[in-house]
Amino acid sequence: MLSFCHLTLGHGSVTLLEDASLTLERGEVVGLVAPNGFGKTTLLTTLAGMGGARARGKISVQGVPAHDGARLRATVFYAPGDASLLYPSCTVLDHVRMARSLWASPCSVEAVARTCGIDGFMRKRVRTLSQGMKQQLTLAVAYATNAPCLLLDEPMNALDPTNVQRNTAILRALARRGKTIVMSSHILENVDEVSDRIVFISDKSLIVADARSSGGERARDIYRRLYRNAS
Ligand SMILES: Nc1ncnc2c1ncn2[C@@H]1O[C@H](COP(=O)(O)OP(=O)(O)OP(=O)(O)O)[C@@H](O)[C@H]1O
Repeated sequence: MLSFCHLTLGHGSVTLLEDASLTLERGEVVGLVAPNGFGKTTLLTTLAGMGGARARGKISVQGVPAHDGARLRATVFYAPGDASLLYPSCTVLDHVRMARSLWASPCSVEAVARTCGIDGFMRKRVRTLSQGMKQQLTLAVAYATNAPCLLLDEPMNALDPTNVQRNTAILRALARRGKTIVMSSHILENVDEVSDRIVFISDKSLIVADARSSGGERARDIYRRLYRNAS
């Protein structure tokens, strides 16, 4: 479980989120949606205890408070959407092995590789991969950690439709196994498909929608309503 209470967040004099509270349950996938620059990455990195932003409020992941850096880092894994996690001169195999060993994870390298569809290029170095292949590898690293809570920043970016479907199925399967997952995205149809709830950042507040209620509003409709006047 991940929760934050009375969280105010920003950079310098710019406030992105004001007095926001939310609890995410085990086994839940939450989509995080907002226009560019509204603070999705800032929120995810703050929840991962990575610092860099001005933050006030109480955050805890699986009962571990955010100020307990070492224990928090053993609980939550943040995967950026820009391949910045990866080492250009290391191979795909190196990365999956490293994730397993640093996190003392029981996941097998072969199973992660097969499930993520990266088994065909395990010996390639990151600098020789396409953008989509790097994104697949970033997600494979996240899954290989077996962290209870995954914070995924635009995970479906650069993936082809087959890999979007593959990772949609993986995220749902991980949720069934009790993981808590937050995924920011601009691909609203996929957000509807993956998420149990969708959290929108609007006017420095969080608006929460139930993505599973039949007849409920779709992400695209809510997006149009909330951000009609956003520049
Ligand atoms: N290190 C930083 N120092 C100062 N301002 C920052 C820093 N990082 C981000 N910002 C600013 O904070 C705001 C929110 O940025 P953030 O990356 O969290 O948005 P986002 O919703 O993830 O955007 P996108 O959809 O484009 O990825 C932006 O105005 C950005 O310029």
